[in-house]
Amino acid sequence: MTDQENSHFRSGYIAIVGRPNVGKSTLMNELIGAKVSITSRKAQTTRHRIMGIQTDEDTQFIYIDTPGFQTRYNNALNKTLNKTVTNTLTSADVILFVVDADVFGQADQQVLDLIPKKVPTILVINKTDKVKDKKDLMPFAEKVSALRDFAAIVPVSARQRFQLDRLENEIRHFLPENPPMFDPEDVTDRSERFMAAEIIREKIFRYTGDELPYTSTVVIEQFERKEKICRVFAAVLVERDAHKAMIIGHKGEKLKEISTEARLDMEKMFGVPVYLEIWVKVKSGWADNEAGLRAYGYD
Ligand SMILES: Nc1nc2c(ncn2[C@@H]2O[C@H](COP(=O)(O)OP(=O)(O)OP(=O)(O)O)[C@@H](O)[C@H]2O)c(=O)[nH]1
Repeated sequence: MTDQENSHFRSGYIAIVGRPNVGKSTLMNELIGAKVSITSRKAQTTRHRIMGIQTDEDTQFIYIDTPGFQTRYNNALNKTLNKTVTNTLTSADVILFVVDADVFGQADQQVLDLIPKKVPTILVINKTDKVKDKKDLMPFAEKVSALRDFAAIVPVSARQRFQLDRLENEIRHFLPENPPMFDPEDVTDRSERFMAAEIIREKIFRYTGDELPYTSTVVIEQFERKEKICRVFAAVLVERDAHKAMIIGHKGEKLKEISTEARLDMEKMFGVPVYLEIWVKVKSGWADNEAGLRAYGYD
């Protein structure tokens, strides 16, 4: 693989939200279904429940669940903003807001209200197969699109796989240029590696919050699982020196806290002591550095 190709690889997180019954699960399954799809049971214990991953030659799509929306929908809506939901959504690279092609009601509006404005959101109008005359979709699309500045509007039929390729193309635009975060081939039996990245990501998010642009990426460079210990070497790739400084903090204090918390979570989850090293690297260099590329699995 050449540097040129590497630098165009994209990988990121996609949250699918919408009121019950609009077809989120069907859409998810169709998006990842026929292709490489992995769902990790362990993943469900964390903030970013990963529902599935699909990797093709130039993109890794990581679909994440937003528990508040999916399972405790009513509670989440009745309460003030559910922090978990917001955090999950805010840390997504792109959000798919799914609606049913012929209905937009109060419940849809409430979900929309919970979507942070700063995250690009694609309006996905599902079940278009139910609409006989496609012209009827126009006024509906206009009505809903007036409610928010959507990054794109894509009518689909999840069931019939109509326009899913187009949807994927739209999603891809909003995923950052990153090396793949998860190895598509061994992610099922190495879900711990997978979770290690998630845990670190979550801690960074918690400790840096809104300060840090969502362009940082956690890459697990080495993961050694032994019977009595687990060694994890992670790199946090950021865009700028300033971002690096935000994560490291004064005299390295922030990174220390991030590392300690991440390590404790991993120990709890993996059931063994964990040795964790986290390095923060400015990403602009990774694509043209051969040694760096090898570290991310590009030979
Ligand atoms: N006609 C039609 N029906 C669809 C389409 N996509 C999903 N459905 C149907 O809509 C119903 C709800 O689909 P789900 O995928 O379970 O919806 P969901 O949004 O995940 O629902 P919750 O899990 O309750 O949040 C099912 O009966 C699906 O078969 C579509 O593109 N066209």
